[in-house]
Amino acid sequence: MSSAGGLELIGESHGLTDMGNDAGRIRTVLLHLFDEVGGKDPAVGVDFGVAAPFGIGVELEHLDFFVLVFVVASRFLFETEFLFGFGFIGIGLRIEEVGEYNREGAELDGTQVGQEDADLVVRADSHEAEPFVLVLDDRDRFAVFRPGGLHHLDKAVEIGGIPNIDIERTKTIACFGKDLSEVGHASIVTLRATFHHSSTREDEKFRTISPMRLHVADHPLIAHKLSVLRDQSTDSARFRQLTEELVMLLAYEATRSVAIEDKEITTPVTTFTGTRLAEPRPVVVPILRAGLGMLDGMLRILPTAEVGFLGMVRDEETFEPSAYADRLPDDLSGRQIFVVDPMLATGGTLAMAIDFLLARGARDVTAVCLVSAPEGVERIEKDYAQSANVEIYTAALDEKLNEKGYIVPGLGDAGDRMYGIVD
Ligand SMILES: O=P(O)(O)OC[C@H]1O[C@H](OP(=O)(O)OP(=O)(O)O)[C@H](O)[C@@H]1O
Ligand SMILES: O=c1cc[nH]c(=O)[nH]1
Repeated sequence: MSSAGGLELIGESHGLTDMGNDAGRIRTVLLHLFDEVGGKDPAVGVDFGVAAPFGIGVELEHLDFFVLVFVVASRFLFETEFLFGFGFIGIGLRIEEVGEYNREGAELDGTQVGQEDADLVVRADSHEAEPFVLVLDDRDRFAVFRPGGLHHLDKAVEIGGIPNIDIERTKTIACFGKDLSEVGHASIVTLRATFHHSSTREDEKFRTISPMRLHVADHPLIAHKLSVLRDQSTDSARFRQLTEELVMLLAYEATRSVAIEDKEITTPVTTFTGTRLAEPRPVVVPILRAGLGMLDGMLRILPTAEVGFLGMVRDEETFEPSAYADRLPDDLSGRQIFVVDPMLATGGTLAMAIDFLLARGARDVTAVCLVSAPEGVERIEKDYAQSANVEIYTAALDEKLNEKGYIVPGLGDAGDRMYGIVD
């Protein structure tokens, strides 16, 4: 969590965005108001709509009982006289975390790209009487403008220089506006987003899959190096070097949530509580062959990581992967895993790798890829939405797969380009 001025960045939202699609719209509905948490007067249903040219998605992180009941109830009872009913359910239960959002909510609804009538839940601080504004940028990160920074709603979008959110790219703004202040303390706000299928590939490539986290790099150095990598005239030696450099840049971001612990150190001046990587150490898993070319870059960033190997190759006709090597630690429970493979095409290889990891107890898997196809990203999201915490960091989300299963525009066969062609 970080904050600047009146803005508090409470996390990244994922999914359900249909950026650039004018047909998308969002309706925000304030369903349930309390005077205070556990309030006595729960049953005021106020429905206000905000139409905007976008779809919206929120990754919701913590699910408490109240919200679960609310979501389930809202699915069946929404817009009926039972509004009073689920107000009642909330009495006596506390909503504690300010600005928390709840991943499970999105999962509960099984929200998918293009799916209609996805329900999203955002919890607002039950003690706040004032409005807030939810802003999403085109990478689906969101920020909530808290009351302190919200004297003028129309000014909210002008705030620049906010860490981690690119206001220039902001496409989505949901204002829980002035009306909200009139009606009192908001306990829960439910966003109901409706999506319209877009017909063009161009639109699809900007979609973020829910609820898996997809991070697409937007750094100019990454774009530059990747362009050279794509160039068919780049030879193997340069290809390997660029791969290593790109991995280091990606790894810097991908390791943002690596577990750390306090460590007492003595500087030449004083003692100081610093940090170090926590035990158990993270595990880096390159998928042979091409993933091997990413290992050194990853280990430069995470030198104390353990390394497990998976060897996989996909059938050129069926695109089905098969595993030919498995040298993973037996027990991966509680370990943070970083799978490295330059290409995420159909997603079959990464899915098989994740299956290997889950079978050994892993639950947190971060894939670091150079080039990804929307088809592969979508598959991973679909397969693991309920079973694992999967994130993907990629230097580029390309347009599509061609009939041979190659990513377009892509860079060709990564293994061949790194190591030469094998029959
Ligand atoms: O998402 P998918 O459709 O499964 O394709 C991606 C896989 O294809 C490539 O490996 P390949 O099978 O060519 O083996 P290699 O690394 O030995 O070249 C790439 O390195 C991935 O592992
Ligand atoms: O484009 C692709 C797809 C799969 N594997 C590759 O190496 N490249």
